[in-house]
Amino acid sequence: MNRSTPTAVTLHGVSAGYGRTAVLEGVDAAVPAGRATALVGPNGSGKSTLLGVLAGVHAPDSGRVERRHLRRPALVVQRSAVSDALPVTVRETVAMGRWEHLGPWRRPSARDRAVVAGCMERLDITDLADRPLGALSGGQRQRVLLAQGLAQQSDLLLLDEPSTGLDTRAQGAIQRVLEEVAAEGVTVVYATHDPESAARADHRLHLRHGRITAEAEGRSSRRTDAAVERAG
Ligand SMILES: Nc1ncnc2c1ncn2[C@@H]1O[C@H](COP(=O)(O)OP(=O)(O)OP(=O)(O)O)[C@@H](O)[C@H]1O
Repeated sequence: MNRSTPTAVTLHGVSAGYGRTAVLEGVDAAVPAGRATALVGPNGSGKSTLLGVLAGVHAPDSGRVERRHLRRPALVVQRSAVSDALPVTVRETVAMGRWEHLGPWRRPSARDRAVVAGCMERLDITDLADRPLGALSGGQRQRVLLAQGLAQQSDLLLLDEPSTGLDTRAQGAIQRVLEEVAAEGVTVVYATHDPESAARADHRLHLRHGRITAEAEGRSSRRTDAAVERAG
């Protein structure tokens, strides 16, 4: 990463896993502030685990996480991680993004309602507001989860494979929103298996067997990828 770019999160020798299963091993990485970073790597390489560490929901076993973002991170999980049986509507799901902002009576204010409405509008799901989440298609559900993440109004937005399994149009719509949000100054990090989506990020971190094997800056720059390929 360009040394003059401010970072939102820097990982120093971070190792993390699940009990005795080591996943991330000595990861050094810097996430540029106000940019879109793609996490790429094969299944099981540790992308979701890294997102969990960045989100602060997965404690490292060793190493240090240096944070420069100001608000609690918003983590948008894979839609397969959300049960079909949850008895909630689209509006209620998006409104969960406001929980942290609610006052002592836990009642949404006019502002909370306006943020929820604005996020639904932005993801073009206003007409689905009263539908049960479990009755939506994969693409619709993904837009709801992204709207929930945006409703948190965090300055660090983390997403686990936000467009996997969606058609090209739905993928493009989600990608556009992520790029807009980054252009507004939010630090965006998303795991992806889609080379095109990765190429559109401002910055890419390549993971393999729990280690960063390459780092690239700029949109779609194979040359830069090769230039900074790390040993091992
Ligand atoms: N809750 C868990 N308990 C034990 N092992 C886990 C757990 N979650 C993930 N793992 C293991 O950690 C490793 C990394 O998983 P992770 O989900 O971080 O990879 P990933 O790169 O996001 O994979 P994918 O592309 O398939 O989503 C895998 O070997 C996985 O089996």
